Amino acid sequence: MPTPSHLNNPLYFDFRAARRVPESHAWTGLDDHPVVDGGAPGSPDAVPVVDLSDGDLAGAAASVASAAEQWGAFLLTGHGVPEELLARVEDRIACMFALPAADKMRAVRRPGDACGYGSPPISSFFTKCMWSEGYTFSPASLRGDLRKLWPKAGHDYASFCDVMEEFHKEMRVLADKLLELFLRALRLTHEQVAAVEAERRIAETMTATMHLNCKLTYADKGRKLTTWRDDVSCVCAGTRAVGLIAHTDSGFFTFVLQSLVPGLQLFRHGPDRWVSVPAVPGAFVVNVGDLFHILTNGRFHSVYHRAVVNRDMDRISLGYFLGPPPHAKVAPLPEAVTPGRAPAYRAVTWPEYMGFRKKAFATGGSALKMVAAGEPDDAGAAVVHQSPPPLVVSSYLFVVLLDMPADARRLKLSRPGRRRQGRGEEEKDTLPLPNRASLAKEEETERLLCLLHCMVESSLASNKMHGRMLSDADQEEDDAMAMA
Ligand SMILES: C=C1C[C@]23C[C@@]1(O)CC[C@H]2[C@@]12CCC[C@@](C)(C(=O)O1)[C@H]2[C@@H]3C(=O)O
Ligand SMILES: O=C(O)CCC(=O)C(=O)O
Ligand SMILES: [Fe+2]
Repeated sequence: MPTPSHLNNPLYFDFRAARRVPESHAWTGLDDHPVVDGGAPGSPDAVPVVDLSDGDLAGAAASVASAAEQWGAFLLTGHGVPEELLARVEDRIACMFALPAADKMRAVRRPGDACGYGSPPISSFFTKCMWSEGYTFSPASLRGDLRKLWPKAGHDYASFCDVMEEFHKEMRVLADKLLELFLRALRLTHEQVAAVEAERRIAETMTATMHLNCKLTYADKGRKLTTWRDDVSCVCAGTRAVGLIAHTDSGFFTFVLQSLVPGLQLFRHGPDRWVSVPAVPGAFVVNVGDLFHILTNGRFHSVYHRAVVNRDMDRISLGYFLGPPPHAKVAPLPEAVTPGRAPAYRAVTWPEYMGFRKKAFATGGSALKMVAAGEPDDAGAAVVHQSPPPLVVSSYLFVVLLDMPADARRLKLSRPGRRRQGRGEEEKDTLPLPNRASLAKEEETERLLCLLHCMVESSLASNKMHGRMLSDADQEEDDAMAMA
């Protein structure tokens, strides 16, 4: 009987089966700062609430301004998205994550892809793994993408797609409403808001991406996923596992839907602490992202946040990310720049900003600082070299030498699932590598960068899991095979 391929796949981790947190998932430093309750009304740690139910736009804009300036996040209530729809969304997410591992692995996010199943995209920047599984998709291409999870379509596929489309429709309306509130919160006049929109068409071109998270408890196996309607009291886990490590969202703004199981924590300075966001039924948490920080010239600041694993309850959450289309340059709005002050940031596209963020994760620096006005242009993002430098890229699994003989100069990418197969059955994709002459051409250089990116990502993922799954002998065998 062949071993199911997902069990050998270094990208798959069976959270349900884990009896303890393995070293591969054990982080240090998670308790660097105290965790305080953000749900006690009136306390200075109470997460601000913006309520849209009374239709008072001026009042709501004032609340948005103070929350976005001081916290970079707030709870949004009275937003008009029916609670009954949110309950169905959570129910469908739970159903999706409950699919057999092999089904989820069919939809795995490949290196370089934006969408698919797997650990959170930022995982590739860390040597430790996060205690969560995720699924990213673009609501615009939902039905096609989701056939990877449900190849035979069927009831669960249809209901997932129907519910997510209904949700997306509501969210687009809400996103436009919130964008207008944000612009008003910058204290722009009606005319200025209209001018910003006419000129920059932010609302019209804004794109949405959805990322679903599932963080299973490891203390108590076999529980059903808890939906947010269940009446639960919970304890936030202070463990060595983390659901989503501290980060800022990179886009304009994010709506987070967390179930009745809290876990989202916002970082606050003075004194430094993590504030637990209370789980408020039917509310969204709105996070300001880095590109909005830039757009508003730092007046609204992006919020550093993380999601912890709950010791007692499984937890699902959803992030609805809004940002510019990939080609659009984002720069401080002139209307947001205080007279007499220069714009604090240079213009960047979202993909360019992701390049800076990648470098920031690698160096421990700040991506926002890298795009600060006055920083040298080459401070961060991936640079396409015009003349090729001598290149030796080595990682755990791959070594690429540009000066290898032509016939040997092919990169072998192993496919998941090969380890238990006979040698003769190994599945390998072979990609020709550029040579020094072809590197002179710009598109070849770009192709190489893309390849390197793929290699580094897949080798990072493998390395992390290999630490847990493979013996040294296995590792040596792997190395030998990768080099062969
Ligand atoms: C639109 C996006 C924002 C996101 C990267 C992505 O392309 C899709 C997933 C998003 C997410 C969700 C979990 C946290 C996060 C940092 C990550 O790793 O993937 C965010 C990304 C982001 O805000 O940059
Ligand atoms: O799980 C959560 O509550 C947080 C999710 C989050 O930060 C994200 O998806 O970017
Ligand atoms: Fe986030």
